[in-house]
Amino acid sequence: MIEVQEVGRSFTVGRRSARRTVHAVRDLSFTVEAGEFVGCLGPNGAGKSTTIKMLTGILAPTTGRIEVAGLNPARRRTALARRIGVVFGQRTTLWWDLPLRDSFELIRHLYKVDRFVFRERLEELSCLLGLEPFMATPVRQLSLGQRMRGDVTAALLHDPAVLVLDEPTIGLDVVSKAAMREFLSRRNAEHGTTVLLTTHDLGDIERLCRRVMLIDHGRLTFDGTLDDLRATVPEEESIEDVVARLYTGRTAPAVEPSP
Ligand SMILES: Nc1ncnc2c1ncn2[C@@H]1O[C@H](COP(=O)(O)OP(=O)(O)OP(=O)(O)O)[C@@H](O)[C@H]1O
Repeated sequence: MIEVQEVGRSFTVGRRSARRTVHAVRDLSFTVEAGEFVGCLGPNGAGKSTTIKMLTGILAPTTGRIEVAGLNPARRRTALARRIGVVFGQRTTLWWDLPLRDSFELIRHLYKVDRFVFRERLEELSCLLGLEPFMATPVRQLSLGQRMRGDVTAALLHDPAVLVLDEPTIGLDVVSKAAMREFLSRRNAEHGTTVLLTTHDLGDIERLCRRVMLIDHGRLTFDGTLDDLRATVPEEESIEDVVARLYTGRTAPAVEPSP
């Protein structure tokens, strides 16, 4: 469902003599099969969001090849939008001044979802995510947790085969976090939706993902099951220690002067 082959993405930053190249993602390769639930963990600046942006066609890779749901994301972004749903936890895709219901109605038009099918889907999603009391509320008046549930609903209204989530539990309280995890887990199990998420929360990985990818300095440093990861840990250490080391043993991102 997702194929990433030797992908790199760099950015040129700074002016003139101070110009340099930031290698946000380097030589990244992985495959995600249909129906998998994969979590991607890594410290700030590791390259997770850049990867998500390439998977969704927002950014084109500098090197390598990406295919998502059979399409090259950067070249077929519009076609891909029909097959994937995307949530950026830190930024809403909803219309700030519109009531939730109107935002969803606009999405129905954008994706040309049949009116009857749309009504059924929205009813199911809003019930599962507890959105009914907020349907008439403008997005700007929603709490973070309510807004996040709205964003997840918006990403699923066209019933995509793949769901890509960049930090979907960021800032949520324990109850909202648990509800979001329960929802995503059921979505994956009952609809077979392929899910790839990024997170800083090991709890997301433990409760949701059969497979975890660790990213650091733009490279994949581990790809396997949580049990595989545990097996790499010395007995006296916990998996939290390993992740903490990944997060604390950081140096600056890979940077080199531009030619
Ligand atoms: N548009 C850009 N221009 C220049 N540098 C960028 C750009 N986008 C990302 N970077 C750099 O690429 C590196 C990876 O950033 P990215 O946002 O992918 O990390 P991340 O793992 O998502 O981090 P976080 O957990 O903080 O969201 C960082 O060093 C960042 O500064």
